[in-house]
Amino acid sequence: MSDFRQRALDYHEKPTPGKIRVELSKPAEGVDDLALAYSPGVAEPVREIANDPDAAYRYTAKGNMVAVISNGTAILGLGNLGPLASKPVMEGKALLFKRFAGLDAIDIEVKHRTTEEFINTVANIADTFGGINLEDIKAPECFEIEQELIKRCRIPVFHDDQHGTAIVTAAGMLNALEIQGKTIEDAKIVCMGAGAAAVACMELLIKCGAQREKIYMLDRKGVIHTRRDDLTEHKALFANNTDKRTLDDVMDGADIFVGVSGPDLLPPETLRLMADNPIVFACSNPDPEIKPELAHDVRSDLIMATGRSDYPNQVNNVLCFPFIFRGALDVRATAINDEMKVAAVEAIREISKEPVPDEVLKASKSESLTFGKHYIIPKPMDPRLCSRIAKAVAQAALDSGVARLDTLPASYK
Ligand SMILES: NC(=O)C1=CN([C@@H]2O[C@H](COP(=O)(O)OP(=O)(O)OC[C@H]3O[C@@H](n4cnc5c(N)ncnc54)[C@H](OP(=O)(O)O)[C@@H]3O)[C@@H](O)[C@H]2O)C=CC1
Ligand SMILES: CC(=O)C(=O)O
Ligand SMILES: [Mg+2]
Repeated sequence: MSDFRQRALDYHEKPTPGKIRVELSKPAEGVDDLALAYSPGVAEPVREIANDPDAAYRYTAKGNMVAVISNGTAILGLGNLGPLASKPVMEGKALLFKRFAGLDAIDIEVKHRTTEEFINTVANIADTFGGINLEDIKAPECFEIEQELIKRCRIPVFHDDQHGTAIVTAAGMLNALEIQGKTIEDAKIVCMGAGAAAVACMELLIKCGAQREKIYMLDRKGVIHTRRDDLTEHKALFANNTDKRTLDDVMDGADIFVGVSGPDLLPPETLRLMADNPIVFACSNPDPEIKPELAHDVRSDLIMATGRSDYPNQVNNVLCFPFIFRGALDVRATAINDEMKVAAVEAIREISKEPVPDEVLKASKSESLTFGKHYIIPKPMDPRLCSRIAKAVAQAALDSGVARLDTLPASYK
């Protein structure tokens, strides 16, 4: 067994199995404490909440708690391995919520027969939480699941693989284009993958100025084009009126490659076909569409990003989901809308261009990080992410009318 594999297994197993646990936030030592915490004292907040459901934010942990919910149908790039196998990833997301944004998160893995059954299960438990982060649910079911839950729940429901990924991709991409001296409007874009992350990333890039007809999306059958008769509703939105059929066909002269598909799907020789100063986001986890060392070997003019922590330019939704939920929950937003997503994109972009604090350099084992080809996007351990993204998102929620509080919390001012 490789040393890294063993270390990863040991990390998850020892000294106690798993990555999260529940801790008490109130004293529970003697009889007086127990009388308040449980019977009879607990009856008082019960009565308050029965009279006014919003009192749950005052008397329970709801307002600081997110459910990370999956069915394990698209676990990272590992595929449909079922709900239980997704648990380490969901515990991992909970760890990140707590570590980076102070949010308590609990993982829930749902076994279900039909999409409707999954939706009903989540809708029926939603009131327990301040927000719901859907994770690693494959396309096309993920689209219906998210839309239906948004309709049925009064709390933010956010499919991280769609929108968290799209927000971070857009922020990194706009920065990378700036560095390469290109514009989003003129860019020829190849997107490998046509699932949850791909569709959301391309839709957000279009909102940022990309031209739909300059996007070439591929699934397992090759280029998605108008003469295909096997396209789902969401793939059809990207059907290109082209006679190009293969990855090589569309990579010829491309400015941007976004990979949200699977490991090692971009051959180094195909990279040679791209335009000068290309941008390659090989975001599949854990193994990217192309390894950075291979990519750099064939192109010295590229900007390269992956979804991983152990290479420069980590384009990963961890830069978004803890903070967008922090901002949304802090103003009790009923939803996470486009205005809040755009505010997150802008906040991430801005931070990338500012001097990096010493503590971030130390945590990322870097001597220096300056906006440029090898630093297009902040590091996840940058403490500015939480304060800046959450504030921008909370303000956007207030401005766009989805916040249930009237003002930013005092701690934001
Ligand atoms: N860095 C980050 O922050 C994130 C990275 N990702 C990564 O993106 C990938 C996809 O995730 P997600 O969108 O949630 O999953 P989905 O299951 O929704 O989509 C997967 C897509 O990849 C396509 N695909 C798989 N294998 C190939 C192949 N050999 N050639 C072409 N296309 C292929 C599938 O094609 P078809 O439709 O034909 O089945 C499908 O369209 C994963 O690797 C995941 O780790 C996802 C979210 C965040
Ligand atoms: C990062 C992530 O959410 C994924 O790869 O699925
Ligand atoms: Mg995911």
